[in-house]
Amino acid sequence: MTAGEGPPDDPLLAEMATAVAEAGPDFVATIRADQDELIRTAPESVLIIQGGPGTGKTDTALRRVAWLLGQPDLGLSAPEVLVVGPSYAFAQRTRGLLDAWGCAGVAHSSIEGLLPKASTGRPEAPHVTRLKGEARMAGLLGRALDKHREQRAKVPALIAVRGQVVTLDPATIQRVMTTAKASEATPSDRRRLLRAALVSGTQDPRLILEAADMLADRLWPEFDAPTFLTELFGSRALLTAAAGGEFTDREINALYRLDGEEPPFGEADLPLLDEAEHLSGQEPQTYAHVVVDEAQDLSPMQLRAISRRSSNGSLTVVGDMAQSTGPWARDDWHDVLAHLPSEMPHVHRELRFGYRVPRQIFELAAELLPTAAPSVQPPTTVREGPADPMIAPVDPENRAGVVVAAAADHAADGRSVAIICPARCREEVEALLRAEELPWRTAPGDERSPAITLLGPHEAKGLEFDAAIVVEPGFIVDDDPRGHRLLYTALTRATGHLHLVGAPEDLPAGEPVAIAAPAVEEPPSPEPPAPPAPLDPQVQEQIDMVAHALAETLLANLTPELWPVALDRLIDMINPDS
Ligand SMILES: Nc1ncnc2c1ncn2[C@@H]1O[C@H](COP(=O)(O)OP(=O)(O)OP(=O)(O)O)[C@@H](O)[C@H]1O
Repeated sequence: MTAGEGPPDDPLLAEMATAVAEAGPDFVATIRADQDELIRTAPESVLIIQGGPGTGKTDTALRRVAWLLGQPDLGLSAPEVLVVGPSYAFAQRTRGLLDAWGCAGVAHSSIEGLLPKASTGRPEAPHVTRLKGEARMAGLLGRALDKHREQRAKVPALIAVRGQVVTLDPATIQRVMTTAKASEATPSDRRRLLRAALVSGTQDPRLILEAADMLADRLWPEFDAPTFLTELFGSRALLTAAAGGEFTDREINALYRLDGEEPPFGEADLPLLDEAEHLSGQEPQTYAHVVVDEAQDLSPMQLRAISRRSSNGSLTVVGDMAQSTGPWARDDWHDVLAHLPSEMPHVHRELRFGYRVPRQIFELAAELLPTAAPSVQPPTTVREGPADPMIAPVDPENRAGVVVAAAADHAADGRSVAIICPARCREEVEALLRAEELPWRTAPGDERSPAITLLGPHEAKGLEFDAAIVVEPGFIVDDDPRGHRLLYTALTRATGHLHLVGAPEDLPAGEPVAIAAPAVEEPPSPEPPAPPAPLDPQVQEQIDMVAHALAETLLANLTPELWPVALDRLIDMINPDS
């Protein structure tokens, strides 16, 4: 909304405006009516925010958090809110924003950071990763755990202690187990019950006490999810018994692995460990409101893990189907929401105005949409950029040189710059960055700082930089089943400058541009875009007259970055259907 359009006496917005005026652009003054409606959505709902890259989905979701925290009647405190994103870098970004708005104390985490800690890094075939992400894995784990418990609950007839055999009376032990269960005895009470029962019928109490403790460990073992999962995946027999007719032999083979292989787990195992802990009664911390960003990519098992952290089903779910990639790439929201069950009503909204990506860059990225996501409408960009995208056809041998030179130039001008690079070219770029002794890093902390960040296409999701250098777009497309979407995401990270560096045949047609010297910043043009077809000269004259009057009003009253927003607002005002 333009200044003054929002609820004028909202103390939270006023407070946010002050905080941000100190920190950067006055975004509160430019919150649009559609964003504002979402920010103020009642907490008793599942709010789904869909929208193209840079339409303010993340910002809007976070402002919803700030708004919820500012409602005294809700009594919501910051530690009761969780924001989950795709990466550690993303979590740092959301934390930075909410902290700056005076909302410190909210929990921010990557999806991985939320799950049990385990030694990961095990390479896994894509079909195994996909299988492990399916919701039916929860059933398999549940059945496996039942069998695991049945096995443990079998009372042995004897137990060996320091080379001596102690004979047990199964009926007595069964009685102890029944009493312990009925009285919900604590672990130490259960031990006491067992010791008392065994000691009463023996001559060597010390031996029997030791036997009782060993038996207690066996009957009521402390559940350890990594051990449970390792045993399950290491046994075809256990897997088959737990499959419950829901998995084919081929799938059981895909899950089976030789015990003892290092590292023991892959990324897709983490949600399974979380599910196993839940099934065994170990519950994670829960939150009264949960924001899930970039939700379009999450597996059903990851979504279940997130859902478990919501105490009441109050959620904000954020994403863009046109950017959905990876093993769980999807085309609609139903599959996501099915795994985030909530009694609360769904409010589904789309944001349509692109704030991050300037028109010149978005026009290039939008060319991918018919292939990447044919049903998706591109957002309307509200900004002109400082320069057209720079297209640099290169041979493989000078590729890294061109990329690093462009990055160095942007960094020298104080811009944050991302080099978005497919795995195949990463080594050569890293080597040159090191050789040139440039300051660079692999994951951004504050991505607004003027350092160079080297990222894979997947890692760039949700992040934003002043400049982006996208290396070998053809490789990005070829290396992923949803490569066009991945490239679309990569091309839409920049607020100002975009470079495409790669093989000539993989670059858009057009005049190649020397990229060693980035274009000089130009102030955005106040003129509206030219009409597509030639118009009647009289109509054209009228248009020019109106444009002239508007240009004068804009020049006299607003700073340049607010002109597109004011024009949007004007269109909203005169078009009641928008
Ligand atoms: N109303 C607004 N006025 C001015 N800037 C805005 C507005 N809404 C969002 N922005 C800015 O637009 C940029 C992109 O916003 P954000 O990161 O929330 O987009 P997104 O939709 O989550 O993007 P992505 O799909 O790439 O994750 C941010 O710099 C944000 O501050």
